[in-house]
Amino acid sequence: MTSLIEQAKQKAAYQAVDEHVLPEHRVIGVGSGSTVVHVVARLLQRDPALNAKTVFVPTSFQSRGLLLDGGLTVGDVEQYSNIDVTIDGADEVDAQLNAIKGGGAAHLQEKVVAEAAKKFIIVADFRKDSKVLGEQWTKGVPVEVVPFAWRAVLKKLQALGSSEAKLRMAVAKAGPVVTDNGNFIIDAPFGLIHDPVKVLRDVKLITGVVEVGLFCNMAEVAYFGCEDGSVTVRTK
Ligand SMILES: O=C[C@H](O)[C@H](O)[C@H](O)COP(=O)(O)O
Repeated sequence: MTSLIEQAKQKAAYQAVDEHVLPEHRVIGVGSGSTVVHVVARLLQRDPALNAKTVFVPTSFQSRGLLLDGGLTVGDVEQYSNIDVTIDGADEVDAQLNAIKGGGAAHLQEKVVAEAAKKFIIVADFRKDSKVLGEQWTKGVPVEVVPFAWRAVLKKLQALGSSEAKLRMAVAKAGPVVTDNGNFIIDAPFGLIHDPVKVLRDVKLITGVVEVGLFCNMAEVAYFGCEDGSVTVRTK
């Protein structure tokens, strides 16, 4: 099963890179997570002379490491605010290409790098493909919060209807997950999210919230690797 999923991730990632990273592109945004590992692998298969002329903008400690390990040149959005294309994974994608992101707590930097790009492309395996957000990804919408405000934000999220919202705890560390930006994450389930823009607005208006893992009306295309080895391409 694992290899089927890895194969699906790889197929989606390779096709997205092949179709959207063009020789004339000079600045490429690179998302985070396990599917993006395959994006970087494909980038490294390009002509080294092309990669040498290109700057790659990572979205986390993890993706920065992937790029540096591959010998690629990294930059940040402060230096490169016009990105040709950003390719990233997702935790779930709906029929309109709205996405839940932040399963790896990287959604703040991911959203900034996605918004700085002319094109934002999602790569995922078949498990992420939904009609409505909340169908497959039931852990909740990741919400990055400033640490001192977490209890206050949690109460507000509960008042908004996310009664199961909870602070994300670390696995190999006592206490909460601390993001690359020094913040905490609250995972806030909202059931089936038929109106993700409303949830995004409502949650983002809570003081203490830094960013919400709902990416609405951002992606141009999503590539889903399927169980049968094919790739489904969904455009807006
Ligand atoms: O914070 C993490 C990111 O939003 C990832 O892109 C997302 O969690 C998908 O990761 P994966 O490709 O490992 O499923």
